[in-house]
Amino acid sequence: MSSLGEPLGLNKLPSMSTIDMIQRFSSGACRPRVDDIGMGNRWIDGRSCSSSNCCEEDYEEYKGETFPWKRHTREPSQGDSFNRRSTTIGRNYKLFNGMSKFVKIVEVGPRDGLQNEKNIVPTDVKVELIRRLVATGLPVVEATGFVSPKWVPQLADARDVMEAVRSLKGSRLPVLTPNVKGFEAAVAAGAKEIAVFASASESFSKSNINCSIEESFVRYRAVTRAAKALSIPVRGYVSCAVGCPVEGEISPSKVAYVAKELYDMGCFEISLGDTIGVGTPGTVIPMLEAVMTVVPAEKLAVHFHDTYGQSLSNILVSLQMGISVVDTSVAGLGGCPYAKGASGNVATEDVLYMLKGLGVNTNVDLAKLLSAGDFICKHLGRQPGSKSAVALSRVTADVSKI
Ligand SMILES: CC(C)(COP(=O)([O-])OP(=O)([O-])OC[C@H]1O[C@@H](n2cnc3c(N)ncnc32)[C@H](O)[C@@H]1OP(=O)([O-])[O-])[C@@H](O)C(=O)NCCC(=O)NCCSC(=O)C[C@@](C)(O)CC(=O)[O-]
Repeated sequence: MSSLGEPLGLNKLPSMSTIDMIQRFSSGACRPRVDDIGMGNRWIDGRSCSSSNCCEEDYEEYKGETFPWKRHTREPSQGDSFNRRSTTIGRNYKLFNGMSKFVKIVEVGPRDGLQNEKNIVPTDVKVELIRRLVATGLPVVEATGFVSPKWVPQLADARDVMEAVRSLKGSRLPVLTPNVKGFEAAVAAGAKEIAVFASASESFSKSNINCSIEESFVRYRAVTRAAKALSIPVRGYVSCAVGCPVEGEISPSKVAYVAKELYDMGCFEISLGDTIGVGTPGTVIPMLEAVMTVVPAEKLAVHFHDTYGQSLSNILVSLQMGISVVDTSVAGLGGCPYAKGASGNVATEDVLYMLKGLGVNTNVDLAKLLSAGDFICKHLGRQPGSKSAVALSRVTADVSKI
């Protein structure tokens, strides 16, 4: 029998005892229309990647990531016993040749995870969540959004949250800004990195930010200009990168067009969001192929919601295609207020568990992450939306009875 904490590799039989495992971890409904179901069905063309990087090289490169107008070097994150034990499972298989050995996790729980919560989460709970997430070694924790409180009441305390976390060390703490007004408020509150969010769907753009796609580019050019003047790095999101709750399937060329516009205006990284979680590898691969013709893979991130349980397989193919930045949300919190029914983002814990099984480093301490997830789930009064978190907590409970 396998240990619950040890993802099965391709060339390794599990051997950890339960005790060993515990020690190791202790250091409008979004259903698409019937004709949209086809969004998950697309024939996959073969693709092979040839690059193969070493973990240390990847992490060094990551630490020294260059933004268009600023060389921004990260501080080394805290130690992490979990990931130091990374293995090299499957490295001899062609399937994994294109995969980076270091993946940057962008934790979006405090913003994307909480923005859809009906009950207002107290500011001090949000701040404590961010503190705990930073303490896990996560390199990036998206803290909040300086959006209109009429549109997203849950984020009305953006200024207070930012002011409380601005001096935390160890993680970058970007915030969403939909316009120059939001950008100025974010900077005044101490934000040192921001994100703008466009959509590949005209309908979603209107419902999410009340303007057309082209109008959003005009707004975001103003934001990126202002950010450049202050040497503030800007990340760009493309929502509805696979499907839209109103328009159904979105063409890969449209996604590529929006991604390129954001890239050209100076976004240092473009995160491709499957906002309603309808993608499968069958639709994600052609989308990524189209985007990669205009934006280099190393400048792309993937952002999957788990509505149909497809996130991990979508992340895996994205990694195989050379992507090494993945957005996740602790305990699988999330959902977009303007994509009704869209479920949470893929859970950070589940992604870490998979990456560990693949021998991919993240520098994130899973035990601390589980504790952060437990903290916010207790506050929200629900079970974590992470299968790994649930399984690991069961094992911990069983062992505590011994
Ligand atoms: C873009 C707007 C502001 C346009 O909203 P609007 O109503 O068209 O804005 P406006 O310019 O006409 O102004 C109306 C009022 O809003 C105020 N206002 C204007 N801007 C701001 C601001 N920044 N902060 C605070 N207040 C603001 C402005 O001052 C004015 O106040 P009033 O004079 O009536 O008192 C609005 O639609 C908005 O805030 N939308 C954000 C919606 C949102 O946050 N959605 C969720 C995030 S996106 C997402 O989740 C997807 C993603 C990124 O995770 C990736 C994925 O999964 O795909």
